[in-house]
Amino acid sequence: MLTVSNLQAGYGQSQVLFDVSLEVREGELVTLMGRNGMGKTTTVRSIMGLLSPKGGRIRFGDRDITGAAPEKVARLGAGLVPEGRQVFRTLSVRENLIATAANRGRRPDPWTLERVYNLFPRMRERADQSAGTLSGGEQQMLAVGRALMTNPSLLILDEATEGLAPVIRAEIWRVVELLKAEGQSILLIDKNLAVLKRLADRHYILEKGRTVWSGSGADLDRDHEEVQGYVGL
Ligand SMILES: Nc1ncnc2c1ncn2[C@@H]1O[C@H](COP(=O)(O)OP(=O)(O)OP(=O)(O)O)[C@@H](O)[C@H]1O
Repeated sequence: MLTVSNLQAGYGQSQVLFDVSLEVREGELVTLMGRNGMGKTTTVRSIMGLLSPKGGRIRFGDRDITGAAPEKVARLGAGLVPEGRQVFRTLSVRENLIATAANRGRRPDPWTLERVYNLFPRMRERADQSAGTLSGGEQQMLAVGRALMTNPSLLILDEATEGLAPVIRAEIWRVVELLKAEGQSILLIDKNLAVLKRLADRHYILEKGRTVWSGSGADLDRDHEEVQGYVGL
């Protein structure tokens, strides 16, 4: 459903991505790993249309979305949980969830407030509270709920559990696992190799703006030393 081929991108004169290729097939959970600054967020920004690629191709569904506007990419069904959450701090939890629902894609079982509240009961409890007063973990739950409200065919999570307390991390992993079981296609950026190995179908590793490794969980075990070198854990 998503195919990134030989992507090149950067900021002004500075090139960050030189040769990134990856694929997410229908219903798959795929990870993108690599140390800080290797280009993971830049790859996600390019996919979402927030950054215009300098080269390569991005296909989503049956469309070429290389250089497409962010609204178009969202409308076609890509939902992003951005690094740093970026919730609307002065809006309530409910308003945050409703705000993105305007950009809804189509699916047979559309997301509703009720479904999001069932997924994250804490969001129901805090429905009228302004998002800026939520804890970091709660903001991450809200950011996931907000992305789901767009009915994404592909959900992209950038730094899914970065900086969160262990109990909140576990909550996010529980939800990711549940979404995957429901057939949701997911592209996930995170550093928690042990959990990712258990949950994900396939993995990609970026090093200095290039895809340098890809494979399954079993391949991760086989190439343990090489992978450790790339992800630096
Ligand atoms: N807006 C920007 N302007 C200029 N350079 C940028 C900008 N955003 C990121 N970069 C640079 O691009 C490179 C890749 O950053 P990117 O955020 O894609 O990495 P990352 O793999 O997601 O790492 P992290 O986990 O730290 O977010 C870094 O060297 C970074 O300094």
